[in-house]
Amino acid sequence: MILTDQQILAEIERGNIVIEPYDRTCLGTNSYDVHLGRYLATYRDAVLDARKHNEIDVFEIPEEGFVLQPGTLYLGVTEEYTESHAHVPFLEGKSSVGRLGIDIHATAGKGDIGFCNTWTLEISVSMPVRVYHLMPVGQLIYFAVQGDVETFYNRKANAKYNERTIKPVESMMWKNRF
Ligand SMILES: O=c1ccn([C@H]2C[C@H](O)[C@@H](COP(=O)(O)OP(=O)(O)OP(=O)(O)O)O2)c(=O)[nH]1
Repeated sequence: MILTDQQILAEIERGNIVIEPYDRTCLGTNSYDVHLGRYLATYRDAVLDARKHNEIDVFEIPEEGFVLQPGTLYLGVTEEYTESHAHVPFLEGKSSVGRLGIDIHATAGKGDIGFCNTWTLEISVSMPVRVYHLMPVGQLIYFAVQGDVETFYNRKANAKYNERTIKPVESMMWKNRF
């Protein structure tokens, strides 16, 4: 079950959902619109290695925007810091963003119950497109779950993306042993 606008509001009141900054006008019928944060990043090396720590270069989106190019993976970040303590949050693209040829994640944008952070975006584009800090970039939807949670993401010892940040975070796959 996906939470409706009324239910999202009720869960915000209860403290189960946190969205900062929050703007009532960003609440849709059953989603909340999130915005592109100030920073983008690209990987330093042209060839990534899934076993290694691939470093990124982080830069600010200038006032006049920044033109994303096809063939490059950009990491972005949501302006919004979010917490979800009882529902599974999903970060989805927006149709208007998709229609500009912008994908905001390479995988399903599934979050975990207990995830407390900004969201890193895995951005790729079909054609050059100029993007701006604070443009609407995605929407959060919240799923009700069945059953109790044993380990919330923010209490998971080996969770990779718990450290609070306003910048995109590179893949921490290197922490997996394989
Ligand atoms: O597009 C996304 C999708 C998820 N997340 C956040 C929310 C999620 O709770 C967390 C971890 O995601 P996931 O569990 O898919 O990543 P993992 O590689 O399995 O990391 P971990 O081992 O820490 O679970 O990353 C993002 O920032 N961006």
